[in-house]
Amino acid sequence: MGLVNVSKEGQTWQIEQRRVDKVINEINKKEDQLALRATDLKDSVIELRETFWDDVTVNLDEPDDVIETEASIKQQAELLKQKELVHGNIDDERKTLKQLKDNPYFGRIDFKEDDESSKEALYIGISSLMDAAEEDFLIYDWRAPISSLYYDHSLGKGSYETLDGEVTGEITLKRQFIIRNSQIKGMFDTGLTIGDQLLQEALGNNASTTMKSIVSTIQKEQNKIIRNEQSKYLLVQGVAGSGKTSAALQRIAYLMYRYRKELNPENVMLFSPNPLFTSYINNVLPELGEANVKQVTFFDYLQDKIGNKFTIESPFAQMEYTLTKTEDIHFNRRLSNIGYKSTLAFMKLIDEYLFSLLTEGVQFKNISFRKEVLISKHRISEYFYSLDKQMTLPNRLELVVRWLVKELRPFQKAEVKKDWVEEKIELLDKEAYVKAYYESQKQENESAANEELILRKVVVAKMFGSLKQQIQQFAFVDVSGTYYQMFADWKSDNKPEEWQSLAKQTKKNLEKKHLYWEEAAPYAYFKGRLLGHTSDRQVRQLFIDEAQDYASSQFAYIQHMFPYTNMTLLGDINQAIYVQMTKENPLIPSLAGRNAERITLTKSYRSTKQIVEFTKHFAPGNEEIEPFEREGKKPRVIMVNDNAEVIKRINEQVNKLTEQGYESTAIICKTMQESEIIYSALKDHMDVTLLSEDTYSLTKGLLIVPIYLAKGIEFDAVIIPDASSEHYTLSERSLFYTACTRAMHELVIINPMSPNVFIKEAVTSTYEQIIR
Ligand SMILES: Nc1ncnc2c1ncn2[C@@H]1O[C@H](COP(=O)(O)OP(=O)(O)OP(=O)(O)O)[C@@H](O)[C@H]1O
Repeated sequence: MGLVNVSKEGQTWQIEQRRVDKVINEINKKEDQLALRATDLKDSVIELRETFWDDVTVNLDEPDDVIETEASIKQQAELLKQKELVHGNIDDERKTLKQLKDNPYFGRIDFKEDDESSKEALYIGISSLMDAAEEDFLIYDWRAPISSLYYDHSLGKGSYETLDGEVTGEITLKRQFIIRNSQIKGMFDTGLTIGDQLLQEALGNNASTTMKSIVSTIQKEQNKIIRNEQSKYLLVQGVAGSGKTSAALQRIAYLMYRYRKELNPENVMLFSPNPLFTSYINNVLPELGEANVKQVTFFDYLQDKIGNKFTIESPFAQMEYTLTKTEDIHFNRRLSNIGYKSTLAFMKLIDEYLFSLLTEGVQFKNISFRKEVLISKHRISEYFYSLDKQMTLPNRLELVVRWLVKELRPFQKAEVKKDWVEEKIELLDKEAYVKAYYESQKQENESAANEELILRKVVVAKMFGSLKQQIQQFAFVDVSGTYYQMFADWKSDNKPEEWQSLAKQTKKNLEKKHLYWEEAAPYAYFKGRLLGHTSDRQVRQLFIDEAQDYASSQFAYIQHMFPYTNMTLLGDINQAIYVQMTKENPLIPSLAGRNAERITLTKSYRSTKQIVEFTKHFAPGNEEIEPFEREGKKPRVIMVNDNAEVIKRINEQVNKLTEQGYESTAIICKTMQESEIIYSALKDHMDVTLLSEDTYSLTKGLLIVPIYLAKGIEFDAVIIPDASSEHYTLSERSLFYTACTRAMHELVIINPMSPNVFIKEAVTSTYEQIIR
């Protein structure tokens, strides 16, 4: 069944436009009502603030009166808070209405339930809207159970799930709208599930610097991901451009709607691959009428857990090293370090070491005050190991904290009499002096006669206060020293063969307070198990995009940190660009585990059919890859004789692409090193931007970017400046594949000398070869 473009001149168009007008009219009325409520509320908040103290009974004579006064203040404050909250909700509602006014809905289906005699026309938009009587839905939220009909079915029999069971019936009409500025711009009747025109249009547009919401064209298989509610772990393996990120964002919006009473933005977190990606997707949720959720890179998350005493290598620096420093004398050692520390075997070894620490080995630091050791590390260790051996390490440390605080008391008392305190008192400025004095009086209830003693106590208490605070934060535990010991004296039969050389490098790094990327998650895990984790209970839904880039040890850490959290992992094994990532990846079916459900997406929407047909032949995995039927030019493979010609060809191709109206072209290089070389060669001739790890937002125009930073992002056209066999070796298949699949409309590959093995694998009819 095909697609019918509803004619602008016809009656249907007019009827639908009249309905749009009616809905807009309703929105206008609701806006007016809300504006009125907002003004009333604002006035009453102002008044409440002004008269706040009038309604509070202040009486501090007797303890009972104080309690009453406190209660009275609390009550007033609560009232104010509630009003402000309602005001915030009104604001949100007004924002949504404004969005609806521009584009009230994008779909309609006529559905006749099996038990009903008449059909109902359902209009679907980003948020629901009731009529004035609050009886009928003028618009259904796309996330309502009934809206599933629109995404999952074509004309004929259809059904949707509700809490009370399945509702079945017949779909007699399915219509798509493009409405902008309250005017219908396009209208299509379709018999297919939403493939077709609207999707063609959406995909045919130029790439934008921010991701778009796909709400009006969600595909059936994507809808399954979005609405999945059963699985604790939802694993999505989807080929490049299959809409994983898009579906993830729609899913966030869906869950926030479905569990709107329980789920706030703080309860949802997304690990994104880099800051550029974070800004790239930032507008999708607001477009859907939802607030943004917590977004963080895994690097930042680890940095936060490890603390700023360590520098941590970024994943990109690790990548750059493995790609460019193959001549380094320690290169192989580094590779085996990455290999081993990425495994679960290493995490198990850490567990074994932690177990041994129950009987000996935890390192401590002296507790000193003004350069004098008050409590030595040996005493702390003695106390620690005198505690019940059955207790966990963190529980024992809690007891040590209490013991230390008690032990400090006599020292604090003794310090009060020392000479240095006098100097400190003299240094107090007048204001601090008075404050300290009154504070001390309040606390001690002593007479002013003993003024000096009081001030002495105050000064010492303040300094000991910060000491105690450090103790409470376990500053007396030498975490890195204890970790170091694992690589120094500790004995185990389960160490890998290459342990000696790995240990040497690890110790060197720890001495410099530096952690390689592969070491960061294991170290954070160790630190947490030793000191006690503050596991992230607040996060109820965790989303991990580009999940193929996480090592097993990193996943183990994440699972450990979020034991009660539901997770959605999205990735593509074909794009596993980090050396350590192929083994034990949870996206691989056999590793999915009991609580997990795995969904595969095989259709690629980003690139034209021609690009997908070309790239799928050298895709690393065995996954099926199906193109969406969108026509374009065949990829161009330009053979050149020498490097000097490369720059000339880039110039020529960029001009060609710009002439065709493409707004974003990326020259995608294998490494930052290569990106910098190309950038220096081009920057004086053309307007070009080099993206780096620290780039926080995407711009249009001509960009140069290493592959690992272009992950998850797309461009109108992609130029690969050096696809020679010397530059891309067999092991770099995923890198090359990832680079090619960033292109939406055009792909240009330049080959100085011989083409790489992947191009040779592609069917020759799928690309155009240009020999100079
Ligand atoms: N249902 C859809 N309707 C409209 N556009 C879609 C749909 N699904 C995907 N797209 C578009 O396809 C492109 C790729 O989507 P997305 O970036 O979400 O894919 P991905 O699987 O995360 O890709 P990759 O793994 O290659 O980074 C985007 O431009 C997105 O808007």
